[in-house]
Amino acid sequence: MAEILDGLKVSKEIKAEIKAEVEKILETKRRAPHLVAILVGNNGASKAYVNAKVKDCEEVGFRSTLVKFPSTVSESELLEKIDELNKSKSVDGFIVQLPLPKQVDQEKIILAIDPRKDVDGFHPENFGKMALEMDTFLPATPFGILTLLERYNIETKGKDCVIIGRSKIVGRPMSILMGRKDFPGNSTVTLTHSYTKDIEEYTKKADIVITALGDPHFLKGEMIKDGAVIIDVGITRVDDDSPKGYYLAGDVDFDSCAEKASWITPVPGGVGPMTRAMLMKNTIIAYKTSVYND
Ligand SMILES: Nc1nc(=O)c2c([nH]1)NC[C@@H]1CN(c3ccc(C(=O)N[C@@H](CCC(=O)O)C(=O)O)cc3)C=[N+]21
Repeated sequence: MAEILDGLKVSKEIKAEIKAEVEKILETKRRAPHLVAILVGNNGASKAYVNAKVKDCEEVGFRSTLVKFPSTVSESELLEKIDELNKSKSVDGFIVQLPLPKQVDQEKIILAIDPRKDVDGFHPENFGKMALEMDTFLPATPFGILTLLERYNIETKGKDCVIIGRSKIVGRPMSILMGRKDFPGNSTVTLTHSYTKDIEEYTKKADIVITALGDPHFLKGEMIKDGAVIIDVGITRVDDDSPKGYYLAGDVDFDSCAEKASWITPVPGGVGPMTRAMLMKNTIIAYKTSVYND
């Protein structure tokens, strides 16, 4: 029976550490770290995540600003706002919540963000630095997973790690990070995706499986090895008869996998809260490296 990798608990510890650091900073500096989130449109899940991020900022003592645009926003309006945030001496970091409406070129938006304020770690300059093991902002979800593995002392060195899903913000960076030379890395990584012939052939042999495909209950107990470490990044709203009208489903079939795994993340309460805690971490890093905070 697996033990739980309690992301909610660890995220609270990390936020408490950041809060203490902010209090210390404010003994000598005039202003607190400031994170800005840009939210486009009215998607329920996006709104919920961004509101949670604003709440996290309050908790750790950051200043936060939420900038909202209607889903009809033009690309140039967004680029103008990004330019303003890039130049602002009082903004340490900002994120543009994804996905964006189809009239907006996501790539153009990400390229416009000053890499020094790119606390999501999505800009190609930061992605490249990540791949080259240079100091930079790590994307929050992969950073959260690494931190969770680190805090639970899960050995990754020499392990076979299988990642399912090659998204730009989770699967692909995760595949690079798990193979890096620093801890927790040094795994032998296989990145599987929709064209992989037989995913089960890989997951059955893996010491660590990281699922990030967005397919509820995809990974079943019969697809994993005894003692495997299972990390579930998936979080899909599935309609049901509950008061909320939906429940949150991971990519992992929790009950059958928990019977065989050594460690497993729950959904909710696993990777999600860790993602948010690492955004706070990146923001304080941005603040500390900014020249505008004396
Ligand atoms: N520019 C950008 N940066 C992102 O980091 C980003 C994004 N766009 N677009 C969407 C995804 C998704 N994402 C999540 C963050 C926290 C939870 C989270 O806190 N989940 C809670 C449950 C939350 C709930 O109750 O709905 C949990 O798993 O326990 C989930 C998902 C960040 N993303």
